[in-house]
Amino acid sequence: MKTFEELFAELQAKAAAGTPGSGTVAALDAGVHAIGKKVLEEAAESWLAAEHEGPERTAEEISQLLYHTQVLMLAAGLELKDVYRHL
Ligand SMILES: N=c1c2ncn([C@@H]3O[C@H](COP(=O)(O)OP(=O)(O)OP(=O)(O)O)[C@@H](O)[C@H]3O)c2ncn1[C@@H]1O[C@H](COP(=O)(O)O)[C@@H](O)[C@H]1O
Repeated sequence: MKTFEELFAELQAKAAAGTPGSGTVAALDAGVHAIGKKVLEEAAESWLAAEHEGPERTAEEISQLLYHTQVLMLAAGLELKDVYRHL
C-alpha cells in the first residue's frame, strides 16, 4: 500500500530517469492527449462502479483514476504543491 504522495514521488523518479519498461514513461511519451483519454476513461469507470459494482470495484477504479491524474500532472509539468494550493 502507498500514499498519494509516495506514488507521485515514484512516478516523478521514473519519469526523470526514463525507466525502461515503465508504463508511466510510455504514457508520458504518448502525450497529454492520450493521458487525458485515460483520465476520462477511469473517471467514467469510477462513476459506473460506484453506481453498479460496489465499494471494492469502486476503490479499484478510483485508484486508477488517481494514478492517471498523477501522470497528467507530470505531463503538464505540475508538482503536488501546485495542485494542493487550490484545495
Ligand atoms: N497505480 C498504478 C496504476 N493504476 C493504473 N495503471 C495503469 O492503468 C491501466 C488500467 O487501465 P484499465 O483498467 O483500462 O486496463 P486496461 O484497459 O487493460 O489497460 P490499458 O490497455 O489501457 O493499458 C493499467 O494497465 C496500468 O497501465 C497503473 N499503472 C501503474 N501504477 C503504479 O505506478 C507505479 C509505476 O508504474 P510503472 O511506471 O508502470 O513502473 C507502480 O507503483 C504501479 O503500481
